[in-house]
Amino acid sequence: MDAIRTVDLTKRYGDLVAVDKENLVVEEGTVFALLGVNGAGKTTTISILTGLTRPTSGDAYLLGKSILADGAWIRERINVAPQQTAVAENLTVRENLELIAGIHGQPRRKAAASAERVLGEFGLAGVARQRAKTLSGGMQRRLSIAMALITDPRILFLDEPTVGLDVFARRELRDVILSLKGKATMLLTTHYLEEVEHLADAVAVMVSGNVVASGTVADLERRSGTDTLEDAFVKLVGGAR
Ligand SMILES: Nc1ncnc2c1ncn2[C@@H]1O[C@H](COP(=O)(O)OP(=O)(O)OP(=O)(O)O)[C@@H](O)[C@H]1O
Repeated sequence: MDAIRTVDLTKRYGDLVAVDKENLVVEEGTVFALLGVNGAGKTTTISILTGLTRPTSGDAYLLGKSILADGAWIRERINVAPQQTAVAENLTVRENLELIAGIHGQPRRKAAASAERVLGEFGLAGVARQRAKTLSGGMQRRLSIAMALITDPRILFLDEPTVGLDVFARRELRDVILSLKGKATMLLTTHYLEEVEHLADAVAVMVSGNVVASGTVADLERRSGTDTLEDAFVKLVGGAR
């Protein structure tokens, strides 16, 4: 089954078309990267798919259900790690995890057990009692993703997960994402193309709200007659702007 399918998905803000008749297919269990220069429509796409923004027209199907008709069903099965880390700075790592599990309706004991599991899975056990504000940027981002995964979502949206991180923290996070491959479907946005080459099973390139190309990295390179994703990206985006 497709994890995500958008059908002529469109979002207008007045005269501006932020997302223009978008048709994407993301297969279940894969990592899909949405690429494009600033303002291309990536965040708007995520915010429609996660139910924060209503499309102007078109529809999208997550796990086979329509975002227009079955929003509540979908929201129970997805989660998002936003561009800005969403941690509560004065709470400890463990408290942040328990808080989010509680917000998602888990009773106290279940929330504690979920927090324990995620602490282990994400290598956060050693800092469980530390306040979030004392963590490095990379560890805070990792906590933010752990919080998004505490409900075992079937689809996880990651909006620029590695922005602002140093090369070591980026690598660490890349490994976290790779370790989740197969367990959850992940749709991520990023401007780091070498990351995409490492992580993504498939990509789509957006220009001014339009998907100008999609497929595997190798497909895009072949189609644009280039050897690297960066050259393919420049050619695809440059030609369409
Ligand atoms: N609430 C809004 N009201 C008006 N215009 C908006 C709104 N949200 C987004 N836009 C516009 O829609 C377009 C797409 O924005 P979006 O944030 O989706 O791009 P993006 O590809 O995520 O960019 P970035 O890489 O900078 O995050 C931009 O021109 C943006 O200014």
